[in-house]
Amino acid sequence: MTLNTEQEAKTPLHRRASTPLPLSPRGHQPGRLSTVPSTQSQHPRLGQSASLNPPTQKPSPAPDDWSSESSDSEGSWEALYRVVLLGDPGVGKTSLASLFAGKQERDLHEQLGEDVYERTLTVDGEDTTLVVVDTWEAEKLDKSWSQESCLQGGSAYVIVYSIADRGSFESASELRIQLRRTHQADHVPIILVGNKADLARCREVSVEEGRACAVVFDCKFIETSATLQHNVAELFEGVVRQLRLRRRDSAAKEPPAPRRPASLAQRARRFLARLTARSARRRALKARSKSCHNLAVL
Ligand SMILES: Nc1nc2c(ncn2[C@@H]2O[C@H](COP(=O)(O)OP(=O)(O)OP(=O)(O)O)[C@@H](O)[C@H]2O)c(=O)[nH]1
Repeated sequence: MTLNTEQEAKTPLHRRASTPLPLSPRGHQPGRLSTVPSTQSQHPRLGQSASLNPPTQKPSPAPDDWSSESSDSEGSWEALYRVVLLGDPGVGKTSLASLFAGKQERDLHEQLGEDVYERTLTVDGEDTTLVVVDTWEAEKLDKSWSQESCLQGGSAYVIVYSIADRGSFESASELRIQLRRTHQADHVPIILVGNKADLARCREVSVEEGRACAVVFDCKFIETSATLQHNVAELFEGVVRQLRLRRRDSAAKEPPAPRRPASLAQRARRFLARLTARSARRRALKARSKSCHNLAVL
């Protein structure tokens, strides 16, 4: 995957990938902010691309590309999505967002107090622009309505906890419940992230607990370490894949057919279908527990 910065045609100045954007959605479709043309990346590469295995204690050297596949995106058009970071203070949201934006600019972000980061990722040969919003703590200090709007305005949500802080894990569950209230019918990707996976000796939340929580709350799960740049690329690539999968899934769903009074045979068929669905749901739950850590499948 190639990380590309982007410019809007009418923007006179060069805009860096980390340039903050206005918080209000700009797009026309629900969950999508807008589409913009992309240009070739000038951005520093993002770090470590790692597996789900526990990290080693040394950061690995940055790979050539933070991508599953590189492509020249010049002239292409890509989707732009708003990804909201949620979680307790100090769990590593800003660190993850800074890595997303480009680690070489991290100090600059901190100086400027920026909390919205934009970057174009090329995942599986297709460009997608993510706008990562790290305003949760600021919203909390503000009014509850602005927190509410934060919970409503995302195309995807990343709920972060620290594996070394059980309290933050419990908060993550509460956040998931809050999100369920605001996004009951939506197919919005939610990814539970156990950050600080490098702090093995201080671990208070096991991988199994994180995974079980994700299964119960029907979301994806990944452990990361911002410090070691472990699984950070996988996280944001996963967000892109989840957005695409859901977009395709909802596009494939046909509008409901007009309802006519059901015949006895139809009712019997529905009854049998419900029975089958129940056992399918049980099977799906089992499958989810096996796949919740796979961010490339629904
Ligand atoms: N060991 C370790 N420390 C981390 C990791 N990620 C972040 N930290 C540290 O945790 C502290 C808090 O990180 P932030 O990124 O500011 O956390 P935050 O969630 O944005 O916190 P708020 O800004 O208060 O919301 C900093 O000292 C980071 O260096 C990690 O993966 N491992």
